[in-house]
Amino acid sequence: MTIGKIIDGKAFAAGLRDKVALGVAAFAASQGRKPGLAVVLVGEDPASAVYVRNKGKMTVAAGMESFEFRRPAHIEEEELLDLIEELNADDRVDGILVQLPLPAHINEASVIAAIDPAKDVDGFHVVNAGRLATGQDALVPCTPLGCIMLLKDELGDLSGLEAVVVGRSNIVGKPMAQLLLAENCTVTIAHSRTRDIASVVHRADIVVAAVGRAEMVKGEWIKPGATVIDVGINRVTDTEDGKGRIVGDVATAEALAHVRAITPVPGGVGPMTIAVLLRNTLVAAHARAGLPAPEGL
Ligand SMILES: Nc1nc(=O)c2c([nH]1)NC[C@@H]1CN(c3ccc(C(=O)N[C@@H](CCC(=O)O)C(=O)O)cc3)C=[N+]21
Repeated sequence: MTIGKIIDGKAFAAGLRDKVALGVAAFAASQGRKPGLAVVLVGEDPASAVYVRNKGKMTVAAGMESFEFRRPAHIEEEELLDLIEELNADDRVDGILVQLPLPAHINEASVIAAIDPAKDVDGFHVVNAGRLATGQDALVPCTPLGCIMLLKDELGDLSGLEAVVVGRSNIVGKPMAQLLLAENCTVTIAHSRTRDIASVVHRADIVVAAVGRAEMVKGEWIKPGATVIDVGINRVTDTEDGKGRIVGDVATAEALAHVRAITPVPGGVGPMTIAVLLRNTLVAAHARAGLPAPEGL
């Protein structure tokens, strides 16, 4: 039995961050200021705090300005909207990321709607979602764009390929489907109500799993030679030391015997998400400065 390739997302992301850093240096030289990314974290979720710290470190490592805002979980929506207004008006800030999920008493859609679409480096604003869906220039959600980069690196032209996205979230599934469509794939979105999901997935040359359920996609679901992108990050607590481990949405060990290539978890899509966030911040900085889009990113 042959074994598929494990796609090194961590290495690809490091290469992308290096390219972004070159673009950042050129931007700073011509504009007399660094691109700036503001990250807003509401509440004390330890996992979220770790992500935010990593983002801050990598932002600075790429030569950009990092602004971090921590607010207590009980903050009122009004106050959060005021902060976003300030960041919209701040010329040092090219990108605004409000870490999700937000506490239940805050309306996420209202918060996202308050972000200037030109600074919406998550690509979550309806203006950017609509631009993506209609084939116009948009800020594109980081995780799906990172997945497309890995797929094109592995497969080259994606035209005509059968792609199945498992999961229909606004932040991954839907924009992923739009990006695959823009690459001329035949796209299916499968989800919790899909009948006979195994056979739907079995049609796919490209499988993108983004459901948030540990190892839900089984090895036998995968068509021989398919390429699998695993977006899931699920903490499971089945280890003896009680520390737990992180697994994806795909049963990777099983799938390896079927795939052409697959992304691991960790070390696959996760690092790409942060690298694309930096890329999007540089893209937003260029657009806001009236410069053409940075090349080769
Ligand atoms: N507005 C918003 N935008 C986001 O992009 C966003 C968010 N909210 N909320 C939380 C999720 C989560 N997220 C991750 C980013 C990188 C890794 C990552 O780099 N993971 C590594 C390490 C995993 C580990 O060991 O913890 C890996 O997969 O190899 C994971 C998760 C971005 N998110």
